Amino acid sequence: MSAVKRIAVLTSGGDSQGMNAAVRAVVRTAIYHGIEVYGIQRGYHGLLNKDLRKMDIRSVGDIIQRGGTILQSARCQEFRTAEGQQKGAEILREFGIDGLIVIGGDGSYQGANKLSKLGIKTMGLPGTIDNDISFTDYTIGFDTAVSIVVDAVNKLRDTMSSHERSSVVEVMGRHCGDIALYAGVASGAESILLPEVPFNLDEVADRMKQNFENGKRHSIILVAEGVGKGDDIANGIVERCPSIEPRVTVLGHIQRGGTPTANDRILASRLGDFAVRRLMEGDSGKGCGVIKGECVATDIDLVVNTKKEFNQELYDLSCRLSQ
Ligand SMILES: Nc1ncnc2c1ncn2[C@@H]1O[C@H](COP(=O)(O)OP(=O)(O)OP(=O)(O)O)[C@@H](O)[C@H]1O
Ligand SMILES: O=P(O)(O)OC[C@H]1O[C@](O)(CO)[C@@H](O)[C@@H]1O
Ligand SMILES: [Mg+2]
Repeated sequence: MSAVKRIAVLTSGGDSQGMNAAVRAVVRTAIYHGIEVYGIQRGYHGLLNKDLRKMDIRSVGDIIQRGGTILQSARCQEFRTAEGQQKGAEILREFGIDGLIVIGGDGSYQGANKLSKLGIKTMGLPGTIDNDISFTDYTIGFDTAVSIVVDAVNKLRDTMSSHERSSVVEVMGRHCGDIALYAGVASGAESILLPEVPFNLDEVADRMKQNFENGKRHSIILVAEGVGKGDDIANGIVERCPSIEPRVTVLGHIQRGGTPTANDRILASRLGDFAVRRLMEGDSGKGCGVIKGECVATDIDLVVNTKKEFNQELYDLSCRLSQ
């Protein structure tokens, strides 16, 4: 006997590759167990505008391989207010929805936590390229975003080597440098600049100069947007070492598009299914994640109030290998 009979799912905040696979898993697991499921368009904005529709097995066909989100996404100011959250909870009750699954980043989790405190049975799924949610090893979309950056750096390396140039690559991540860190290790970047680690531009410029003197034919600096603009970093390097002429590439929203990797699809499928089964068992107010291969559900209040642990081991490794 399921604790929920009619649930809803929404995607919120910046979209991420694999959100569709998560929506598919939620819808299909719910229907498999005889639970009605509604899709809410445009995140909390759609909720406040009662923009929801019943989903069926076919409405999530042919989407597992697609980037973006068929439910669309939004950033919604009104939902940040207590009145907006109250209205959202009332609308869910009006439609007889007894469980909500929110797929989004840290901000979306804050919203889910508020709804949970208003008595709505809510589960969060970590859908963001930023990998900035705690109590999960990875977020849905992160693996794809990192692969996109690595692919771009591979291409930049070719042309930088031909011309013996250096490249400054700005990647996403306002408060979390994981995209830069993981892509930096995977692409063999010479320097990785992150919001979590203070850096000294004199040392960065010196290292680049030294690298060229030691016979390197290129140099890659990955900059997380949270530490500043790629252009400013490049200008700072030229001021310190005019012989270096870095070229700047801002990858921007390219990082949020395209087909999700197999890892992201599997993560999304496992977590979508897990969240529905937890709701059925009577659980709620949780953020779902995968830790060391296992699906886990953690009190969402704890999730939103715990900063994601920085991977110091990976950062130290990048310093040892980037000589
Ligand atoms: N403190 C909060 N209380 C209630 N709702 C919130 C809060 N913070 C964010 N939200 C809601 O969640 C939406 C998405 O949040 P945000 O813009 O931070 O993106 P996100 O979910 O962190 O995704 P990403 O960082 O990957 O783009 C906001 O537009 C807002 O509607
Ligand atoms: O252009 P938007 O949608 O405001 O989003 C940009 C931000 O969203 C994120 O991509 C996460 O989705 C951040 O890394 C980035 O700073
Ligand atoms: Mg966020």
